[in-house]
Amino acid sequence: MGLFNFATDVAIDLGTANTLVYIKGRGIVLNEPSIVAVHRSTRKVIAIGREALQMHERTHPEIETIRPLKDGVIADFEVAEQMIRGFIQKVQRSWYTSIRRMVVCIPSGITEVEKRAVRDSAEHAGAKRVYLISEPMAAAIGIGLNVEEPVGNMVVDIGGGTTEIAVIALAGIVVNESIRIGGDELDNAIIQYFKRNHNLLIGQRTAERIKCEIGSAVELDPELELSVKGRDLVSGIPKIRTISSEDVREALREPVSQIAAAVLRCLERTPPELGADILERGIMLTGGGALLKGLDVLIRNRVELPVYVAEDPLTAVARGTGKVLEDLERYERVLV
Ligand SMILES: Nc1ncnc2c1ncn2[C@@H]1O[C@H](COP(=O)(O)OP(=O)(O)OP(=O)(O)O)[C@@H](O)[C@H]1O
Repeated sequence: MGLFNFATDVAIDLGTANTLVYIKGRGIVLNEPSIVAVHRSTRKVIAIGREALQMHERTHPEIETIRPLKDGVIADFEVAEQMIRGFIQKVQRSWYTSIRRMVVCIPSGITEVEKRAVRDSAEHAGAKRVYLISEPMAAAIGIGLNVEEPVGNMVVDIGGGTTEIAVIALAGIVVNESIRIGGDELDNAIIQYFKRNHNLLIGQRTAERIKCEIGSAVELDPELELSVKGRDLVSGIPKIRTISSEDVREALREPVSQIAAAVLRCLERTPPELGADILERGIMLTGGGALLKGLDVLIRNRVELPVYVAEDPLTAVARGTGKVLEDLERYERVLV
């Protein structure tokens, strides 16, 4: 950056769970939860990202925490804009830097109205030009697939709000499936299961921790245990309970099976030549959900094709969006 050039180019992976910011020439400079804490009566922003997450669920009468994205799309425009602006301010080297170009990724299944909302939010947050790229395309580029080849690649991106499945060839998405089931849904399934079967009420963050630490899609050897704090629904008081990975797997069975079914549906709609490529190359899993233990094994058993978990699945989309930002001319064809 020259001394008199204060314009930067930015790429954003605006996710339901996490937002990552990439700055041209610097790489990923921010990775924080997509959450904002506001003052209940004045609506003034008190904290964003990690700091706001600390306040989440620790109910305070004057503070409200908001996750502005739901199911991969913007649910609260005003808060989403403030979050984008706040994150960018955090990583800018000086307050007078302006944003020239911004690449933002979006779920492949979103409507025109939802696309418009992302564009508007990015513009209001200060971007002069906004480019959109679909998440599975960004993920594919991020994990190093050559998306321009005349060869089929299948990417399954399991995020917080959505699972996006796409077959990519010749810089385009040939077939895609997008379901509004992702990590959040798995957390909810855990909460419901323990409420129904064990009279135990657990919070959202505890459910997520259970999923990440002992959650699985297939049998584990050895099976795991975790002690968690929750409220006993019979006595009404807080309790510490030890829960098993078998129970958690049972809780996750339904949503996990829906993810596998969506992969199968996408394969069924894939043209035969591209299907043959996928048979050879396998299916790549990315997004935080790809880290669920044994999910690759479960999908492999269901579809009878090789399935791999991408390296560093939580940053794949941001890395891909960043690569596109670094070379917008080359990647023009992959933009929405
Ligand atoms: N080890 C793990 N096991 C299972 N799930 C995990 C693990 N680590 C992270 N996750 C889940 O991954 C999800 C976040 O993934 P990611 O950051 O890719 O989503 P996102 O991009 O914010 O969401 P979306 O793409 O839907 O907008 C969360 O639901 C989180 O709980």
